[in-house]
Amino acid sequence: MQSKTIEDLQLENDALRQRIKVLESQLAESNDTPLQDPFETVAALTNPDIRRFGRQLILPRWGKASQLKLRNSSVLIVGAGGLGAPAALYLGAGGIGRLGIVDHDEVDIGNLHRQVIHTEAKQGMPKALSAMKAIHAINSSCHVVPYLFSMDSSNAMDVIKDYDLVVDATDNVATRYLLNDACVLLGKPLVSGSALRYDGQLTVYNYQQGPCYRCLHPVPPPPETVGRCSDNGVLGVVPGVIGILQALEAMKVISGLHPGEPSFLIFSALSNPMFRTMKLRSKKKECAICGDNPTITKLIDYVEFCGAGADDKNITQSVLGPNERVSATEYNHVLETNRAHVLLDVRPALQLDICNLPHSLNIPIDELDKRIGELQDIMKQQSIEGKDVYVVCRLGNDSQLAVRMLEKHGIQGARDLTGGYYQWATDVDTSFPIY
Ligand SMILES: Nc1ncnc2c1ncn2[C@@H]1O[C@H](COP(=O)(O)OP(=O)(O)OP(=O)(O)O)[C@@H](O)[C@H]1O
Ligand SMILES: [Zn+2]
Repeated sequence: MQSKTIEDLQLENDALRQRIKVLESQLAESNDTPLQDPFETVAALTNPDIRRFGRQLILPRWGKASQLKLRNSSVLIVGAGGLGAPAALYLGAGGIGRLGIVDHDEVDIGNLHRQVIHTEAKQGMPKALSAMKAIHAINSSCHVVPYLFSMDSSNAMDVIKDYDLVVDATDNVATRYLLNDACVLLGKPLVSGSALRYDGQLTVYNYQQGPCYRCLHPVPPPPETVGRCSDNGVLGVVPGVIGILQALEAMKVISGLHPGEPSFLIFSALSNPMFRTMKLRSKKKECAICGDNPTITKLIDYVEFCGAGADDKNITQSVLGPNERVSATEYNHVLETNRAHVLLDVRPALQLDICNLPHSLNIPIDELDKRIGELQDIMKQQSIEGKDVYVVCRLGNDSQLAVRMLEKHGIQGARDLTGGYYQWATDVDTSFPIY
């Protein structure tokens, strides 16, 4: 990793100060400030508590004792997105005394189909603050602590040490290992969830003699094999289901109702049955962090370990050099001058329904090797050379890989549209949909 210069740090520092000012004014405007620490535990429920949680109090095996345990406990939710939104709502509504919410991101319209804790009016607001306001609207006595930064090796131990349990509601492998290791080192149970497309998973790690995440996954998967919601899509209800189950598992662990047997739950919305559970073995003796002779005794650099960072947005690959790429405006000039060319759209066919340029040829990148003949035929029929082939996708990542694939098939000189249709919609045709 390249180290930062003093000037870089100064600039970062100025930007952070600026940002803090904006956030402080948002908070002041919102008239809804976090309750100040320290968070006080209580010896008994109040009458308003008894009124509010009456339906839980009369539950066999729950009663006043479990509710009081919730009231005196603290849970840290990392990520206020698709999983964290429902988890935070139910944990806040259900009576957890102190709820920490960590998220560096801000609310975007594309979050709202699944991140139900946020609203249209909260666009642009830090998610942790928006979540705090939503929880306070349901339960004003919940002690919410928003953390408006990304959790990493420099801050994880310090934040997590003050909580009884951690809910991993993030979307990336680096944070998964980070939270796992911090929870093992601090002896905290970790309720971990994930959701992608129509499927989700749920496990409680590091609880009683159960395994940790590293016991099951000693090495991270290659970054290019990790699916992201922003690339693969996710049906909004799916993280909703898993996030609510994360809240449930957290409440069971805190109240002492969790059976403790380690298990792995798989949810597949399109299968029958939709839920399957597999038993897990106890922790592994040879695990690098929770085993008998741990080799990891403090947090490491998880971005380096996983080959990818916590921010899964705007991942822009630089596979091609500047001469192998054209801007959206340059491509528009090709259209305006009527130059004979092929525009190869390498997105999955389904996405053509959302938007497309009608003159484009669609061959999804996964099929490009076996369908290359279709492109070659058109080039031959219309006497088009490699340098007049332009490749486009949604954001300009796959299109670069596709240019390299074309070279392997002897089509030299093709170029991709930098920033894909996103840039096209921003720079050339603002009526073109962005998704
Ligand atoms: N290390 C981290 N620290 C704090 N928050 C994190 C960290 N890693 C991920 N998150 C947050 O976890 C949330 C995960 O939410 P979700 O999976 O629904 O995706 P998203 O990032 O909001 O949206 P999209 O994937 O569509 O861009 C995000 O709000 C993200 O900012
Ligand atoms: Zn382990």
